[in-house]
Amino acid sequence: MAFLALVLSAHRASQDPNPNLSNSATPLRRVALGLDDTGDLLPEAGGAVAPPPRVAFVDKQHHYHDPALDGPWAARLDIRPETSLCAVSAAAMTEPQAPHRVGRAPTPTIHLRTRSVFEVLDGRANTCASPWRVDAGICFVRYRATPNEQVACLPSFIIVGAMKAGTAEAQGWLGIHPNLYRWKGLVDSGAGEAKFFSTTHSKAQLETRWQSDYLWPGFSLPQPSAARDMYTFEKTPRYMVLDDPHLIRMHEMLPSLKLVALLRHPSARAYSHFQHRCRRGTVFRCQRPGHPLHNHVFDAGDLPQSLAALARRLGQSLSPRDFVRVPHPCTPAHFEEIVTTFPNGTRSNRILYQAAEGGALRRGHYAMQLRRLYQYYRSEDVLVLLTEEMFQDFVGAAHEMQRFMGLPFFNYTHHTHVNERGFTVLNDLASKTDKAGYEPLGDAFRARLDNFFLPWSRQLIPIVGQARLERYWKIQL
Ligand SMILES: Nc1ncnc2c1ncn2[C@@H]1O[C@H](COP(=O)(O)OS(=O)(=O)O)[C@@H](OP(=O)(O)O)[C@H]1O
Repeated sequence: MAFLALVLSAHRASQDPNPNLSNSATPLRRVALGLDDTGDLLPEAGGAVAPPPRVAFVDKQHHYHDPALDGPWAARLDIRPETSLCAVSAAAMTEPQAPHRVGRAPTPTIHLRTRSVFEVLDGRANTCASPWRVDAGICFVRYRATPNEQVACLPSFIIVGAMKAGTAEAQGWLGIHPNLYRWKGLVDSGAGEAKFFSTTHSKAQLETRWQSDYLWPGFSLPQPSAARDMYTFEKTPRYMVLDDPHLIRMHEMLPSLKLVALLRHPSARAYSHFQHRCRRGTVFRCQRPGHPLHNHVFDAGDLPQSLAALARRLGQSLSPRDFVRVPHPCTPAHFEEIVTTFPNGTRSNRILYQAAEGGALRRGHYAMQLRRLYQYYRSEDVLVLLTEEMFQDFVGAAHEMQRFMGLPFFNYTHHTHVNERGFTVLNDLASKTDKAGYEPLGDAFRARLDNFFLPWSRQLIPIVGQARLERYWKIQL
C-alpha cells in the first residue's frame, strides 16, 4: 500500500510553437509549496506515521518518478526511473520565473499549464491537496475508495459566460475534442453547469465542498490513463458576474486557469434571457379585473415564494391569486413592459437599468465584467469571442479555441451539419437551436435597446476592437 504522497507535475512545454502563448508558463510554484509541507502526515492503521510526502515531476511526453514508488498509477503511466526530482522542485521554488526544464525537451502540443497528480488516500487528501495549494489542470488519484483507482483533474479552462451567449453549444463542441473532458457532475438545470464557485460562499465552505461536489463527481476521467493527455473543463455562465469574494476564491484555487468569455449582442442576449425566464415560468400577468395593474406583466423572480413577494412588493391589496402565468413564448411587448417597469409596478418611459429580474439587462455590461475578471486573471488567459462571430463560423471559432488552449488540432469540419433552422450544429448533439423560437423584437424597440447598451458596448472597444464589434453586432460605435 503506497502511503507516499505522489505529486507529478507536467511543466509547460519549453518549446512553444505559438509565441502568443509562450509567456504564460507558471513553473510549478504551487507544487513546490506542497513539498515543504510535511506536517500533515497520514497515520497508518496501527498508529504509526506514514513517511513524508515525496515529489516527482513529469512532463506530458516523458514521465519521471521516484523509483521508490510502486503504485499502480506509476506503473500505468509507464514512468521511467529518474533521480534528483525534489531538487528540481526546489529550484522552481527559489526561481519561480525561471524556465523549468526536466530532462530533454518534449515536443509540445498542449500548453495548458501545470499538470500534477496528487494521491488521495481513502478520500482524505494530504495537505498538498488543500484547495489553496492546487491549480488548474492538476489531477488526483485515489486508490481505496473504489475497486480500481480513480483519477480526476481540475479544470484547465472554464467557459464563464455570458449567459445565453451560446455557451452550451460551445461546451458541446469542445466536449468532443479528443483531448478534452467536460464536467459531468450532478446537474440541476440539465445544462451541465458546475456552478461551484457561484454557490460556494466562504473559504470554509469551499474547503469542505471542493472534492466531494466539484472534483470527484464532475471531473473523474473515464480511465486513469486518460490523465496523460486529457484536460477537463466546465462552463458556468454565472462566473462572468461573480463578485470579488467569489472570484478571489476561484482564483486562489485555480490561478493558472484559462477562461473563455462569449459575448452576444447585449440586446439579443437580454431578450433571450427574458425568454429563458418565461420558459421557466416566472412571468406573470395581473388578472384582477378593475385593478390599476390589471393585465400588467411582471417577472416574479425565483419561484415559488416569489409570487407572494411580488404581490407584497406591488402592494395595493394584491395576493398571489391575482396573477396568472404567461405561457412561453412571451412576446416582445411583454419584454418591453418588463424592462420599463419599476419594482413597485409604476411604468417608466425609459429602459431601466435595474428593471429585469435575474440581471437580464445588467448582464450585458460585459466591459465591467471583463475588467473584474482581469483583476485576477491575465488578459492573455481570457479568450473573448463574440457569439455572432462564433455562430457565423463555428468551425473557425472551435479552431481558435483550440489554438488558445494550445490543444492538438482537431478538425471539426466533418462533425457538423446545418440544421433545419439554418444553424451550423454538431452532429449527434442536441442543440438549443432545435427549441421552439420566439417572435423577434420589433425594429423600434430594438433600436431603443441598442441605444441603451451603446455606452457599455463602447467600453469594449479596447478589448474586442471597434471593427469587430461593428461588423458582428451591426452597431455604429
Ligand atoms: N449553432 C447556433 N447558432 C445560433 N444560435 C445558437 C446556436 N447554438 C445555440 N444558439 C443560441 O444560443 C442561446 C443559448 O445560449 P446558452 O447555451 O449560453 O444558454 S444558457 O446560458 O446556457 O442558458 C440560444 O439563443 P436563443 O434561441 O436566442 O434563446 C440558442 O438558440
